[in-house]
Amino acid sequence: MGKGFFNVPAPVNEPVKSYAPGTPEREATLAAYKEMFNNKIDVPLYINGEEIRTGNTVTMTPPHDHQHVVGTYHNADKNHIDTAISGALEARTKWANLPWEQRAAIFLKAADLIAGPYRAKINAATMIAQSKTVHQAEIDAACELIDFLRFNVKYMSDIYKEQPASNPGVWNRVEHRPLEGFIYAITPFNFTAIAANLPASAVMMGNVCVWKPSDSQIYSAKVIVDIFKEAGVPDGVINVVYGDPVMITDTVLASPDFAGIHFTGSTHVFKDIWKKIGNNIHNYKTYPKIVGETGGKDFIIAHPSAKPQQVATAISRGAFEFQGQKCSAASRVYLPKSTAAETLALVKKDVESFKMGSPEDLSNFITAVIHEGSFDKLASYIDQAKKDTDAEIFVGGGYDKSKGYFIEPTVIVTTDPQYTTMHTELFGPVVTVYIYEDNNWADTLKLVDSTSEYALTGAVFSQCRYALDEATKALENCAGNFYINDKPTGAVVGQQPFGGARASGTNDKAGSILNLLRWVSPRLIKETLVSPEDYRYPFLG
Ligand SMILES: NC(=O)c1ccc[n+]([C@@H]2O[C@H](COP(=O)([O-])OP(=O)(O)OC[C@H]3O[C@@H](n4cnc5c(N)ncnc54)[C@H](O)[C@@H]3O)[C@@H](O)[C@H]2O)c1
Ligand SMILES: N[C@@H](CCC=O)C(=O)O
Repeated sequence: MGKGFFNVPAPVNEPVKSYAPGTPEREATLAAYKEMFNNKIDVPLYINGEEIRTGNTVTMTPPHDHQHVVGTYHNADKNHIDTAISGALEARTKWANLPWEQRAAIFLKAADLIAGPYRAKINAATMIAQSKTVHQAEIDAACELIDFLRFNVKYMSDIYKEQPASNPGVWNRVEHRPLEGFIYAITPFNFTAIAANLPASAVMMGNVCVWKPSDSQIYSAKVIVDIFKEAGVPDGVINVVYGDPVMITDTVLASPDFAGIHFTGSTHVFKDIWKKIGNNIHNYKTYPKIVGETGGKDFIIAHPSAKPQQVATAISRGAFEFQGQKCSAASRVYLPKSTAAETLALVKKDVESFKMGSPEDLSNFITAVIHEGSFDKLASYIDQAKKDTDAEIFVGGGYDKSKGYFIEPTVIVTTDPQYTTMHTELFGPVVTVYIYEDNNWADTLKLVDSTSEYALTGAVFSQCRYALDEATKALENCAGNFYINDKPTGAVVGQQPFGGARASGTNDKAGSILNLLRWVSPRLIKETLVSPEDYRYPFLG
């Protein structure tokens, strides 16, 4: 602590820029896109402030143009991971002892760098690496990331301010120490903001970190590294490694100083990691904190009173923005028989109006899915639906990977509420609809609750308040983020803290005080001002 109790700037959500024709942000981002797309970069490991080039390189290609190389990155071997761990531990003493307001200033500066000089670059990198449209890049790589950083600084100061009461003669105080050891951050491909936030939130609280980004996001992760460096994150505080995820994870989890994991990705990977941590539990100096946000099978259920146009818009945006590659994306829908035909016709009209192609053409609403593995998986589910008698492709169903990994937005209608795509996370632009009898509303709510192992997001549409109340109660445990008359995507930091339970994660709500509390270990200090000198109670005298 410096010589004062400091108030941090009150955070306000970063306004989303329009990118309309003629706006400076449109020109800047397109210029950055062109420049970056046509010049290759070479991304090293960042260990203890050093750039390490192992020579074991992998090429990076945009999903929408997979033969076009935009750069290479260097894979680590086990020795690099050991060095990253020791680098983090060496950096820990100074970083953990830096006054919190100095750490806050670094991340506030990072937010301002993204809002200003790096905005076009981080958005363009996200368009290239993850094939996001400019709007999807803006709400993620610029706005959500800026919000994570600014709001987390506020939550950090709220945590430090929270202090216990003290009786006369005593002064109780709490220190929120960083964890003893280092944090391991493993991040997914789909949000540049999540990739930055998982290491940053732990580090902001005084921890040091080994960060392993997704192979498919390294290109935009490089911009995050540049921003953190320019903002003043010291050497060794965040060490960035890529390579075989199993080797990296096994090496990290074998360290006695492993103190916590901040994971976002698929459910099966997180469960495996949890098991490995359990198997190693006798080796650790402290019980590791395990924080993981994982998969979803997010629903929309419409009551017979819902307005078809509103439900259709929620499906079109909630299922297909960013090709359905949001953990929150609507992927199973329950429509009442009385309005299903009207709703589906409106969705079809929307889908048929979507333009698909490169994100560089800003009129495209749909771009490519992340990689060939995802493309092939999605194509196989679509092909199976074409064969199955209890499913029908209502719209879409085409795919083409000749230039990029393009999957047409696809709506499957099934007569079986347990059909495979009603409960399996596909993570792509495929949504499955089940039509229920209007008088089966209560049973359909039970179906929504019991069909999937996940509990991430969900939405109910109704104009009837009793139905909304019934759904809110019946679906209490099947979504960590529950939306009424809105699509189930698009959570905003500070407004809709995000996370789910059941197989969707530990629900530690990214971008909230609850998440930051996982990265500290409180120490209570009781100081007695004048110590007693007689063991007897007053009434024993
Ligand atoms: N709940 C949320 O907040 C949230 C947010 C974003 C994404 N997600 C989920 O993430 C998934 C999509 O992201 P993805 O495709 O990058 O996920 P993924 O599980 O394939 O990869 C996530 C990270 O884990 C690493 N990894 C993969 N296999 C590993 C292993 N065996 N051991 C250790 N690490 C391993 C990857 O390299 C990557 O860094 C979806 O399931 C989605 O629902 C959840
Ligand atoms: N925060 C995002 C989801 C993040 C996961 O992919 C949303 O609410 O749509």
